[in-house]
Amino acid sequence: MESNSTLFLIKRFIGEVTRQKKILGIILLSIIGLTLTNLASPYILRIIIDEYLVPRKLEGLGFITALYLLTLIGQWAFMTLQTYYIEVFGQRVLRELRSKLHEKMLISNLDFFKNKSTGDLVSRIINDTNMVNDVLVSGLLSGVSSILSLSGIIIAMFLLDVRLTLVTLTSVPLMVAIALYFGGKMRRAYRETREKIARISTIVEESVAGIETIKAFGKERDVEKDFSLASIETIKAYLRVAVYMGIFWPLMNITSLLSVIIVIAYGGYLAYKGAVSIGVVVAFIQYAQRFRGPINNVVSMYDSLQSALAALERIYEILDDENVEDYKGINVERLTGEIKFENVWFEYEKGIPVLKNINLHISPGSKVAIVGKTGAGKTTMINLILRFYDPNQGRILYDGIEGRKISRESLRKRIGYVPQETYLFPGTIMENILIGNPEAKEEDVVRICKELGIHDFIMKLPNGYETTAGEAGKLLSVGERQLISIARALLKDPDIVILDEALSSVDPKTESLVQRAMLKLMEGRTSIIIAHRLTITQYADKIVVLEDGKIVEEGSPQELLEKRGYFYTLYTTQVEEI
Ligand SMILES: Nc1ncnc2c1ncn2[C@@H]1O[C@H](COP(=O)(O)OP(=O)(O)OP(=O)(O)O)[C@@H](O)[C@H]1O
Repeated sequence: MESNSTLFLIKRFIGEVTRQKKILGIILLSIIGLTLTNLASPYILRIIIDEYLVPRKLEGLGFITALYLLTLIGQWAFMTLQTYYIEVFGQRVLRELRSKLHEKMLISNLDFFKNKSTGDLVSRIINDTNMVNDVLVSGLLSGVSSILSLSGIIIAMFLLDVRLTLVTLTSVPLMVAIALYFGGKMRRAYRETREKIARISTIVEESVAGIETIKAFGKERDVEKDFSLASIETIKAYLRVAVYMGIFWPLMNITSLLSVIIVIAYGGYLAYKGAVSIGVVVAFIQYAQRFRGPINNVVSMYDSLQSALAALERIYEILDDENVEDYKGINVERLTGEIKFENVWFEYEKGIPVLKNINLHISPGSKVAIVGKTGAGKTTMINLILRFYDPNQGRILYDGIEGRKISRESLRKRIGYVPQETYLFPGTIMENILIGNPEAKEEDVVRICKELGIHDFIMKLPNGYETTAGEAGKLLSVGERQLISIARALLKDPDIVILDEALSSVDPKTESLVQRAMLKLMEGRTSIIIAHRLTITQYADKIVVLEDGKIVEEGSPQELLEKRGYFYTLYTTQVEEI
């Protein structure tokens, strides 16, 4: 990362998080309080020794001891306050970042998802935000506290005795070196354990998701081998952490004691010569022991800074992504369902048109079947009608209004979409159907399922409508899932219906159920069906044959069959295949 962009990144981040002024104020106060009380207690101890204990003076000893106790209580109180409020602050930043990322993901268009894997997005929302919180919020604030403490200790020491300070400070470079070298190794080993654990969970996830393929290809042993390899590597990573921890902390303690020994030796000599008092030596012993924590804090923050900034950069990359859907536009309440494609061209990748000059009129309430070979552009037409994408050239009109001018949200509210693969959200079948219209009641769902002729099928599930989708997911075939999707769409009472018929083989009984439900859903509504099985086309008012992104034939089923063109060929080959 260039230093310029790093600076910009940090500036932007600080600008965003410092809006929570109240909590930051409390943190700042507790940091100052902690530093002062931390510095004061050795200082008071010196006074107690030099002015009360050594001269054997009793008067006022109670007061000064109480003062000493007060600084200790102060340290404890400010420490608690600081830890708690840094956590509060960090969690708020974390929550804000995560919600922003999640929201951004939801308002992004499909191009946004094109080059991003689920794992990558999850990792940015969960891990990268965590890293930013650990290092750039908690780390940075503790770092500030540590730097303040260190500076305070050094100043206090200089005020007490310059020579002794210089000698005591000789152990600091050693401490920094140890924190940098062994501390660095420890942190890297720690990072590795997290990576290994992530690898293990990926293997488990993949084994569950791909269980059929694993079994069908006899890959159980290979997956098992991968898993045990990852487990062994995890153990090794944890052992490395244990080794470095075992080396690091004792070494830091010893170095810290080394400075105490230096203080005792040199301070003892100075005291013997009468150059310093006993109290000063004791205060120095205490100060010398207070280096360790802050030095380690600062070094570890510095150490993790680069990876935290990289995480922050990944977060901003998502937040700044410009592939966003805008929801502005006219609100349509009801549509008659007339759709018109006018000279529509569309390409996903520059220079590769997928739809080429499509002109199509779908009259209100009519049923249109789109047929064509795989890759012909059927799904793309649907993607355009739903405004997942807008045409590169030409336009689509809904009731005579140009699609680009209609708010996506209100348009989609008027469309009932039954995709090829039904996604069941966690929850019950009832909840999954209610997604179609959250204001509907459970009775409505039952009524609609009865209308669609799928009530009996749902009642046969282990817990009827209350069967959980997870359970049902394993029980249901693609066709049966599509039945749920049809109920979901009907509950919405849409003006336009889009059906992407399930491609995979559906048993004849389910097929007739699906077909009946589809026809019920289409009744009185403008309907567009992507027909993979051509039997449904007999119910269409119009068939559109797509080939290589162009409409090559259009007409009623009768007309097209009589014409003996593309549709006739498609139809007869499919019937022959069956
Ligand atoms: N997101 C995308 N990015 C780039 N190219 C795409 C994308 N989606 C589809 N395509 C390409 O666009 C063309 C048309 O695809 P589309 O999915 O519309 O075909 P289809 O007729 O629905 O096919 P199928 O019957 O297999 O579903 C194909 O060549 C496909 O590879």
